[in-house]
Amino acid sequence: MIPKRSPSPVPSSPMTHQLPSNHFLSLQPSFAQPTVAFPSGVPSTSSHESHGQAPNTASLASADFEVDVRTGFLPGSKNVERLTGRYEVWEEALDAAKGSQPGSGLIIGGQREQENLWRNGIQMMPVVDTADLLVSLPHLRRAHVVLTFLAHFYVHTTPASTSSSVPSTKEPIPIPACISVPLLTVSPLLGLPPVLTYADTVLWNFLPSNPSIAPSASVNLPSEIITTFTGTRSEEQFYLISALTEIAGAEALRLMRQSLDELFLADEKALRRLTIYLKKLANQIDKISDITMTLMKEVDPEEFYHLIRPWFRGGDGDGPNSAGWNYLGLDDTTSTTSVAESSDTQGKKGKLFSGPSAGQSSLIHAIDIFLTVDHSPTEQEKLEALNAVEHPTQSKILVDSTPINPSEQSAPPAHGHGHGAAPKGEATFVQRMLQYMPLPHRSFLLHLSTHPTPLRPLVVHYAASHPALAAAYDGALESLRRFREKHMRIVSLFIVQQARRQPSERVRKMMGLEPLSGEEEAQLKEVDITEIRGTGGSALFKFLKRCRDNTTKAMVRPSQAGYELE
Ligand code: HEM
Repeated sequence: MIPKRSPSPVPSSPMTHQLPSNHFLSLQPSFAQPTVAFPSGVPSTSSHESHGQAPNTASLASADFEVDVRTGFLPGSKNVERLTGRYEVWEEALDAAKGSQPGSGLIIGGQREQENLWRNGIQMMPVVDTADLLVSLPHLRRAHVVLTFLAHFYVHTTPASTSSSVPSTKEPIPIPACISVPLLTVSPLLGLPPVLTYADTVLWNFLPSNPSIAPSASVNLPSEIITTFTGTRSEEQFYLISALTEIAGAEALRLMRQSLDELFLADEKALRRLTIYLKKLANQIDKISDITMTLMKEVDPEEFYHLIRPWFRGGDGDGPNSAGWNYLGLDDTTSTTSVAESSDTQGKKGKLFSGPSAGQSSLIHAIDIFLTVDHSPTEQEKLEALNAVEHPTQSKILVDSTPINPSEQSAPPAHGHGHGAAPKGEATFVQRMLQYMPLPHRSFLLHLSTHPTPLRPLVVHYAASHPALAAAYDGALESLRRFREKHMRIVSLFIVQQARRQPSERVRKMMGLEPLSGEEEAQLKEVDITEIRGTGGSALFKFLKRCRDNTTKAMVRPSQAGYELE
């Protein structure tokens, strides 16, 4: 007979692990409440609104949070490929921008007649009513994809202002009302800022091999990308490989859910199973790393850096003194565009949003929370960040993961839940990236964090009596650290090394630039890598190392970290 199993109490203090109140995931979610009916279902925030009374649905696969058992953070149903009817005009403008084949589309800088004509065409486009889109979530998502691609096409083909070369005196770049008005209507319904995000380039931008059935990790993998800027294979692969990591993440979420069930019981049998699940989780994280590393082969680093990445730049692309983007048609008196907006830009024309980054993917953050990897600033860093706000000119980069843009150094705005009042300078990169995730995913991460699992305290408690459990836990963290080390290699190849070189003649041609002499081409550029920023606005060199080191710190028996970004 199977002995009756009952839940074990969570080991009590000193092992009970509480996330510090200033941990990014201890903050309450930000809500972008829809103001109109949402017939396909309002993204649920019920667990937060229940003030802790909701059941712990940290099932890690909850439809409530738009997390699918088969696809993880990718939608479980087919993405819309093309809007029709009155929205066809947006799709046609996008077709014209992309061109029919690689090389025939618009080019950054907008120096040619082709870009000029396209922008003129956009200015004549009508402001289309979005009411019909509200009937379907996949259609709303496609609208965000199309409108943000159009916005980035428009901004980056606007010739640089000749009136002043001083960035701080530049005028914000206008986004015509025909793009900005529908974008500002659709974005809050999805809980996103009005800028291109990881959701637009990856989550809502793929089709599986058989589009007539649901995507799945076993039989129907993501195989096609719907929208790109350049039409290049490199760009498609960049998005597709990210989608493949997401679908591999579904299995990691499943293992985390099973582990949580065992944690609840925490008897001998459960500890054995937990050990097995943690080992499997380590393997799955290694698989995610392997998929990520295929970028090295499938994406051309030069094309990525010079041709593709510049399209991603958001309104904060020029750093602290960026002029930002001016969303025309926005009422000046209520000019907040998104919960992601810094209080410093509210009421101002120039909105500073960051461009897309895989740091906006919820997957690695979910694994971090589950394994209790803490990315919140240390006391020392908080002090330094506060100091930075008081003396903004002393140093631009004070905390590795603190936004380097002074105007963004405030924590995300409070959202009526009594939180978010952290001192200025505390908003870490991850806190900021939360605001660039679709609302249900953001809520999911916040839900997980406000119901912290007793995994680490339990592992520490049983470390002496159950060394295999501690080894399995550390093994999962080791895999996560390996992922971060491999990712740093990717960043080194795709960003740091490319920043030092001139683009080759082939790529210069694709960029619409004149060829260089052999001597000029061979010349290495002087680049201070501590100054290089990610598209998410981070001072990437310090930031990535810090994320890696935080992973090591969570280990019960930390081993040494290795790779240095050079
Ligand atoms: C060519 C490929 C890639 C490049 C150049 C790249 C670059 C970067 C950069 C520069 C950052 C710093 C944050 C920022 O954007 O400001 C970052 C962060 C991040 N990236 Fe990537 N990335 C790539 C692919 C990926 C993929 C495929 C994944 C997911 C599997 C990923 C996951 C992350 C995560 C989770 C972070 C946050 C930092 C961390 O948690 O360690 N990246 N990436």
